[in-house]
Amino acid sequence: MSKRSEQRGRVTAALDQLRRHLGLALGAAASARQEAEADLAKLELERMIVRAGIERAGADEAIAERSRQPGMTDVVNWLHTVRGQFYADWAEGPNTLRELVGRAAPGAAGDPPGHWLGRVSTNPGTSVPELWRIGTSTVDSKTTGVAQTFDVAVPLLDESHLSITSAPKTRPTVDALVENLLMRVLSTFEPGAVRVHLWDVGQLTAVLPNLYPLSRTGALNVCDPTRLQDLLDELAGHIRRIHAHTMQGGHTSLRAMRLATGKRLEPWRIAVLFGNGEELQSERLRDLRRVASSALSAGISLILVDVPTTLGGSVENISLIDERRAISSMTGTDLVVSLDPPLPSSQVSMAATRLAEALIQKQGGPRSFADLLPGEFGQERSAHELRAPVGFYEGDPVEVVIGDASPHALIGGPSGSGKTNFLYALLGSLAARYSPDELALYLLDFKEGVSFAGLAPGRKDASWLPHARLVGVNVNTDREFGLALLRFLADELRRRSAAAKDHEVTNLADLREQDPHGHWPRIVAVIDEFQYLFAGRDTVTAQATSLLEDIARRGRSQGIHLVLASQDVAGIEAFWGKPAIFEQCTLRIAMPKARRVLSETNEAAVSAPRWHAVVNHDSGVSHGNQLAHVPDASTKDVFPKLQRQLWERFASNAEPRLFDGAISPLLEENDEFERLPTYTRPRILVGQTIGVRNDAHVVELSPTPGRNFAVLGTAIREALSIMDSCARSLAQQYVPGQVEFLVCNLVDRCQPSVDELCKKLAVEQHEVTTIAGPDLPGRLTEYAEQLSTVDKQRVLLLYGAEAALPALEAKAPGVLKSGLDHFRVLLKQGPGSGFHTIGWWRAIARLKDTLGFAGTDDIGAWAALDVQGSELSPFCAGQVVHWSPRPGRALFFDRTTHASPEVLIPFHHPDPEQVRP
Ligand SMILES: Nc1ncnc2c1ncn2[C@@H]1O[C@H](COP(=O)(O)OP(=O)(O)OP(=O)(O)O)[C@@H](O)[C@H]1O
Repeated sequence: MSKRSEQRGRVTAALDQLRRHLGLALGAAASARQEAEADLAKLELERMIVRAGIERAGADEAIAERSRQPGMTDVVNWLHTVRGQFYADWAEGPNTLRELVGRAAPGAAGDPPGHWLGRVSTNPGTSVPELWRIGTSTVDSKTTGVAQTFDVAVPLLDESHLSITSAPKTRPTVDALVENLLMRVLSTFEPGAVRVHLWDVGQLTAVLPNLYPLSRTGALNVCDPTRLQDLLDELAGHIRRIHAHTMQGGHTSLRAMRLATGKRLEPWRIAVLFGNGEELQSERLRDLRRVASSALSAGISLILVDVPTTLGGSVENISLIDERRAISSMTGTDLVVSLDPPLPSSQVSMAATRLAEALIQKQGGPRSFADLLPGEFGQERSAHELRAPVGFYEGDPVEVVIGDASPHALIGGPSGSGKTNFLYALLGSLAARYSPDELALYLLDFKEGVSFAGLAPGRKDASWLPHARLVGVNVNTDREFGLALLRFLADELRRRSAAAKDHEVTNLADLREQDPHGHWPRIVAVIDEFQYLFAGRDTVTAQATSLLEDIARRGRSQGIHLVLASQDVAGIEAFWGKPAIFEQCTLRIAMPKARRVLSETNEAAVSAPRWHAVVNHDSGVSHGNQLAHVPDASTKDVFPKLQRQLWERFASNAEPRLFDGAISPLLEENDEFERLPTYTRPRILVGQTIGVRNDAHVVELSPTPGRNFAVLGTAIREALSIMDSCARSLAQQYVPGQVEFLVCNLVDRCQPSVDELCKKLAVEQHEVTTIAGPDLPGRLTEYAEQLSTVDKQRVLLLYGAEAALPALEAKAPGVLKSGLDHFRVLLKQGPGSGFHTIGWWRAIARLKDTLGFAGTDDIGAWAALDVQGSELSPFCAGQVVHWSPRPGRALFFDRTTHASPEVLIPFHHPDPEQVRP
């Protein structure tokens, strides 16, 4: 029992102890809680007082009630102490702010309007205020006893967007605020340095009317209320272009570029959007946000009025309280900003007029071709790109950039819209900036006419454009010449790729860096009316397409650029089925009324005024549009003057090759003709190649069976020309006595020409034996029989061979072989023994008769004139021959060197009727 009671006593004591402890703990918790509640009450009171403002707190019943509770006087006292301390420090605050705004908003950015309104600044934009004044703010004066007013200013250009929210009936105040800001900005810089775009969802005509005098110039653009998208597209276009430019220069923003170069390259742009408090359409909103997020680094700021949205990039806010007051994110919600009073409207409008006049005067009206040219020629480097102004918009140059992002150009416009003029403006502007070591031009015009001819030396003007390596004119029927140019470019592409590979680089800029002594200019190939290349379902079209695709795709990295010009629709239709080329032409230039050059929905060319062009580096999408007035580059002596200056400056550059499809070339001027004496094996020149070089088509008269040459067709002049150049080129390679020319002419009309040739050969002291028609069978028999004992080269020049056929076929009684049989022997075996025939057959059937069954191999090479392609296939290893005869051209085929025939141009030959013995 006692044990039990002892146990109970111990338990009770323990429980008492526990209770005591618990009691203590609970007591402590209660007092802690009381303390916490008191603190909370103090903090709540503090918050109420702060919210209401310390002065106004006394008047607030709820605050007064709380303040009277025990311990709460501390709060009020403490707040008064803090405030006192703050104001002791802050006493200097307004002064500091005033100084700061004074420094950050100098001149028109912060001074009273009387100091600047109506004056035209000369600041080119190299020093830029950071802040722009909008009003003042006043700190309560009760505490300090002094009126504590300071200036309030907001950041804008390069720094921040601005979002303004109106209150009921404050639209005039908002207008005044915006007008004030814009006038400060416009008056800070030289005219033209700032462009303002105004858009108001509700109205077209009455947006900031005082600024309207500026709308005569590019400084102010008022946008149609329904066309916000156009404005956003335009801004997006500027942003892309400016970013591309600044990044290329290694700068992160236009501002950074300006600081680095000390030059302002672009105007600032401010777009003011007046909304109505309602959300924009989601698409617009998305575009607006996109623009806002990258605009500042392109020098573009937005001022949004009642456009509810959150913008990317830095944004300051101003919210109006009433007609004079606002709060702003610059000053915080506690300080009220007294907005500056509106500028007197008559003074604003006068100032705007003055700025507009100064701008117009500065722009000097329409610019001329000379304004496209730099002060000093040839100073730019083309390692990364080619960049040159081609025109002006509102006095500012509009540039064309040919480089990585826009490697090839497509130019379109109806006839007479100024395409050719544009090309001249472009060529002049480029040639004046880049030396011939930096830029090489290949110019081809398929139009009839001579539009590029002046760039090569001519009769009237001996100068040439030193950058031009090739000028092709009147090539409308010689599509093969276009093909030759493309082949040349493709070869050059391969050469450059190989060099790049050797130097382990992938583009021109790096190649030039690795190979500083190499000659790697950027190549620009201009093809006017390029659609001719694709005219016809033939091999020329097929080859041109695949070559163009290759050049268009790979030319970008190797510095080979195409500029394709055409009348719009024809040119674009030429691209049907060839999207690869079209898509690579990211630079589009649309002359007024051009169709389909820009993207489907882009109407800019429709409304472009005369002598303007829409320059678009974004494949024709609207946001890439840049309208430019193109100066007159076609008036007499405008371009030639520049050409002469450049020619004098870079005179050492070789003259370009001129290919003029309307002129017959001269044998004596052919480069191959000059090289002839250096060859050991005899070769005949049959005509000029349609190629990039001034070369000739050549047939080597090797000592193998069948190495003879036939001219086919009835075109006398061309036939005589080919016979002539064959004979004269051979004569050039032999010393007198080495060769005997056997001349037999069976065409009466040709006699004077043949005599003339014989005279020329004789003058060169070559042995010339003329054979009269009736003697031919006999003489051929003699030569055939003497073949094994031949002591010198013999060349038979046979004119009108078909006429000899009856006589050759005739057999003398008792004789086994006819003259024809001997002739066939000569054709087959003669070449092996130094006897070659160069014959002209006017009828192809007669040639077949001459050769007999299976004898076509004995004509090793031929040139066909007015003969249809279908007749030629037996002489062309049976392949289908496409040839529509055309004057002044022949189709040429050499079995030993050709896979398929090629077109040749017979050298100049006088009209046989004009040749007098
Ligand atoms: N910017 C310009 N300023 C003044 N005159 C111009 C301008 N552009 C072109 N011209 C004139 O307009 C005429 C036609 O221009 P151009 O030859 O360049 O047009 P085009 O589009 O090439 O026409 P086409 O395809 O028929 O040759 C020329 O006489 C030229 O002098």
